[in-house]
Amino acid sequence: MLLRLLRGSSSYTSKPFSSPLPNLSLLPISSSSRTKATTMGARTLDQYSATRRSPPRRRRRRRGSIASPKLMRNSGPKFASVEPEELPFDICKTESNDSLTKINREMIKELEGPKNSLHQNMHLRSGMVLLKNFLDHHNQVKIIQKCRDLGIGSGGFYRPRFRDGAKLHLRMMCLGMNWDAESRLYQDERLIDGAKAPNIPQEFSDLVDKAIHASHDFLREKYKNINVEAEVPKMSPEICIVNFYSNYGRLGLHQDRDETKESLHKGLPVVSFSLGDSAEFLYGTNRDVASACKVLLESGDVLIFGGKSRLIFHGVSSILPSTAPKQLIDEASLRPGRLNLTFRQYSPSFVR
Ligand SMILES: O=C(O)CCC(=O)C(=O)O
Ligand SMILES: [Fe+2]
Repeated sequence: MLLRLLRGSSSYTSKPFSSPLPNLSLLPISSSSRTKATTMGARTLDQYSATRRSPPRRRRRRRGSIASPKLMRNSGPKFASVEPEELPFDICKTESNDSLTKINREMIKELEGPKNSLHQNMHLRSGMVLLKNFLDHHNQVKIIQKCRDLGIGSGGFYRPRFRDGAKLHLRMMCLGMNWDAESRLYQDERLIDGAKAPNIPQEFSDLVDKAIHASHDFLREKYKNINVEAEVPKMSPEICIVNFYSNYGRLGLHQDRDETKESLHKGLPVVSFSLGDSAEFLYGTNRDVASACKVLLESGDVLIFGGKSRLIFHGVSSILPSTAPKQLIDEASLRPGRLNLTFRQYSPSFVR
């Protein structure tokens, strides 16, 4: 109910970043683009971490250390118990109230009228570019189907939780490497069941490449003498965290800072794909929801944050039900909710 009230009153586009390049800077966020999302109530990752028990004594590599990936192997992990009814989690399972969802979606589309087909890419701030509708329908269907297949297999979707018992409000699966929400470590085998992360499909990595090039083209077009590689460095994905949010899903403000120090220092970007229902995405220079900027991420959008924005605080305050493109749901049978993939490069030495 609270979330609904929040949605009703907000405008979804933060002020796009438009300063001349030499003045590009991370700080501060203009007050005109502030959101009033103070009632979000989502706990942040760090708030969760603050209450969790200390990690097991077994030595593991922290995200951010520079040890060789070979050292990551766990010897004899203890597996936490899993709620059996949650596994496997099928993101394409149709639900019993599916017809109601379809009616909702159709009503919303009618109220909205024809969609503006212009691609309004945005330079949100230094290092942060939003490519609107970058993933076409065909690619979106392929990504959903691939995530669905991987998600029901070994290493597939599960509901991450912290040691104090608090669960994240989403389902997660990792590709390339496993990231553990409890310890914030990258590991070969995940704690919950010892599964290895499936590989990142080549088609996904190719799309990440294309998105980075598209962000460069967009920036070159917008600014004359811009050094696009400094603004948004190139990146070869080693890790993909796939999140599925139901209509009630959310993610508190946090930084993605568990990759190596070198990767963070070089500003190697996080590249984020959004599919399905739209999300209200918050970002800002600190963990303060009240002063965060807000932007709407719709199905097919690709958000890139690297360079000076690599350590931006970000999170998802709400999912907007029944906003996914009808054709996508019809063809891919995605459950009500949103699929998000964030790609990162663990270490700059990685070559694909
Ligand atoms: O769902 C999103 O848009 C953001 C996901 C995210 O920040 C993460 O997985 O670290
Ligand atoms: Fe993140």
